[in-house]
Amino acid sequence: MEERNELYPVFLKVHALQILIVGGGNVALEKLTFLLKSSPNAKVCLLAPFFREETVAKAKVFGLEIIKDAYHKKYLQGKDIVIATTNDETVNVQVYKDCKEKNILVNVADNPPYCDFYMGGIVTKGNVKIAISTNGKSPTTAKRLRQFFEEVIPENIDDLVQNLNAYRKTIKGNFEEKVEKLNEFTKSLVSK
Ligand SMILES: C[C@@]1(CC(=O)O)C2=NC(=C\c3[nH]c(c(CCC(=O)O)c3CC(=O)O)Cc3[nH]c(c(CC(=O)O)c3CCC(=O)O)/C=C3\N/C(=C\2)[C@@H](CCC(=O)O)[C@]3(C)CC(=O)O)/[C@H]1CCC(=O)O
Ligand SMILES: NC(=O)c1ccc[n+]([C@@H]2O[C@H](COP(=O)([O-])OP(=O)(O)OC[C@H]3O[C@@H](n4cnc5c(N)ncnc54)[C@H](O)[C@@H]3O)[C@@H](O)[C@H]2O)c1
Repeated sequence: MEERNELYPVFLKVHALQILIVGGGNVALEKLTFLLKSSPNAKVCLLAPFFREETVAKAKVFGLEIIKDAYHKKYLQGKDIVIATTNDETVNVQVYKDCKEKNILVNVADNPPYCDFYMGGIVTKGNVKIAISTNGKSPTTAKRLRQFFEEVIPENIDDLVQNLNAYRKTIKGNFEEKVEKLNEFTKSLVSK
């Protein structure tokens, strides 16, 4: 049978969730950079004995908490989501196990068997957001698709959203009538 992506995408309100990134090297910076690009108000805490200067600078700009210490499970207290990126495999696996015990969603970066969820390629245009997953099979494809959609989706796609949002408020009638009008109004967007 042909393989099929069975992951379920959700759009998290990360400004209202507590995220912990364990590790402060290249991988931590990459994950943090894409997280903040999509969600500049994400609440992120960074934990590692050593950080790259670039990471510390970014944390300052975004007002993030930095803890200079080795991982200990006490740091999971109050966290909703954890991303482990250290260069010590046993530490990453320990983070994974501790999170599972506490029902915290965990991602060991670049290590699919130790991920409850994958980070995706993300395109944001105003209120519109597209998240891309290759089922963990090819991050490079996710990146190229992200670049492709960033290019081809017009910046003013948000006008459509805004206009329809305004139109929606002017439509009288019950739910079914509203849905029908909105569908009628936008039909030409998908008809060939
Ligand atoms: C999308 C993106 C989001 C982000 O990072 O936020 C992301 N990886 C990105 C880039 C990227 N990462 C790597 C390369 C080098 C090429 C390569 O090695 O393949 C490139 C490309 C590049 O840098 O050009 C290395 C790598 N990554 C993973 C493995 C392990 C493996 O595949 O088994 C290895 C090998 C490590 C090793 O060699 O040991 C695994 C994962 N990376 C994922 C996400 C998840 C699956 C997403 C999906 O379903 O497609 C998953 C499963 C878990 C996770 O980390 O969440 C971001 C692009 C952002 C953008 O540009 O928009
Ligand atoms: N750099 C890449 O693009 C890349 C690609 C594929 C795989 N990897 C692998 O991913 C891992 C991380 O790579 P990197 O380039 O970010 O490494 P790095 O050396 O730049 O950073 C490692 C970070 O982990 C921290 N750390 C170590 N022990 C810790 C502990 N006990 N608690 C908390 N933090 C701890 C260090 O302080 C440092 O901040 C490595 O195993 C590497 O082989 C890296």
